[in-house]
This record gives sequence, C-alpha cells and structure tokens, in this order.
Amino acid sequence: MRMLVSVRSVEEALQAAGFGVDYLDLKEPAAGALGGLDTARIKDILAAVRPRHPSLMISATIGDLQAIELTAIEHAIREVADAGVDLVKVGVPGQGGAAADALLGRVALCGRPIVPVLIADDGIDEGLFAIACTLPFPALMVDTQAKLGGSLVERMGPARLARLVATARAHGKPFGLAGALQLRDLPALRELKPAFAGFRSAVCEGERSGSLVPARLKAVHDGLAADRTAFCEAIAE
Ligand SMILES: O=C[C@H](O)COP(=O)(O)O
Repeated sequence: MRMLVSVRSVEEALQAAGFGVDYLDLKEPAAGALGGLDTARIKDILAAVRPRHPSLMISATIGDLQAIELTAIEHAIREVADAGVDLVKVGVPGQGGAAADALLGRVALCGRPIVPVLIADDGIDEGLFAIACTLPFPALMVDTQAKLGGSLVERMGPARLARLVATARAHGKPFGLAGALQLRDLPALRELKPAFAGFRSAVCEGERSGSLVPARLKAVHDGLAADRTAFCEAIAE
C-alpha cells in the first residue's frame, strides 16, 4: 500500500518526500478537506521537489467547490493542471445525486488527469462509485469533509470500505482511502489493501492545520509497510 501525504509548502513537501512517501498532495489544510493552494505556491513546490524527487507523483486540489459550480471547477482544474502537477483532485458528493453525476461526467471529459475524491460524510453511493470506476480517471479516492468525527474507517466501517476496494480492484482502478486516518487504523488498512492511503491529521502537531511531525510521518510510513504482527508489537511497547 502506498502513502500519500498532504502538504502546503516547500518545507513540508521536502520533509515528506524525504521520508519516502509515494505521493505528495498539495493543498491548504486550513481551507477545508480539499482546500486549494494558489498556483504560485504550487509552482514553487514543484520547482523545489521535482529536481530532487523526479519520480514522485504530485497531485493538487482545486478547493472545496460545490458540485454545481461546474464552470468554476473547470477553470480551477485548468489552472492547477497547468501549474504542472501530475494529478488534479476534485471533490464529488459521495452520496450521489444529479449534481454528482453531472460533475463526474464533465470532469471525465475535460482532458486533464483528474482524481475524483468521493466525500463520504453523507455516505457513498456504491452505484456512483462503480460508474466512476468505469470512467477514464487515473485513480479514485474516498475522503471525509469533517475531520473531527472519527476516521473514515471508523465512520464507514471496514465491510463497506472492503466492497469499494473490491469494486475498484475488479475494474483495475487504483483507489485510495483518506479521511482523518490514524495510526490505529493501519491494521484495518493493511487488511483492506487499497492501492494507497492518504494522511494529514495523523502526521501533524495538533489538528491537520498544524505542522508536520517527523516522528508521526515515520510511524505512518513504517506502519503501512510493516508486517501486521510486527507493527502491533511495536505500538504496544
Ligand atoms: O488527501 C488526503 C487528506 O488530505 C488527508 O487528510 P486527513 O488525514 O486530515 O483526512
């Protein structure tokens, strides 16, 4: 399972990359679940990270826009993609509905590498998820908007997440889980085996708008890679 970390600055990006994370996700955590950075900041981060970590996959978010704001979303996608990131993350209401359908359809055809992030706070429509798996997105994610009501694993439960992982796997679609995931979720994540897991809250001092903590980055990084038994022994010490 690969590790994604959300970062907001050159300093954080280099710090996370130095810990061997697989994906950097550029966002402003204080501005919401998918809070966007301005494109000048995105370009500064890319200029600092690319020469040192040329194979690192780097995504960025477009901000917490409403699904009905299609024109604003398409404009933001173009701006973020043109800044030079590999992937652009776009929030989609996970419970489905007409606005979610329309948004998925539009962004699937926009010609940019979009990762739809299905927001799970009001549930995930498994039909919508299955449709998203058939569309030409390089990857899919599920995440949460509210970060203080428990982790995604606690809020959705492993059984429902396992069905999503199985659907994505059946379609050969790389699929990542995020949503205030904590160290205590790592055993469940290793059982679920999504392609990747995303972190911010668990690797910060205090809430997710705080600074990255090297020891937490290392704990999550090592915990994702470790054998389950070895990991449980280590955290029990
Ligand atoms: O895309 C990943 C998210 O930024 C993870 O943040 P979180 O752990 O605070 O939910």
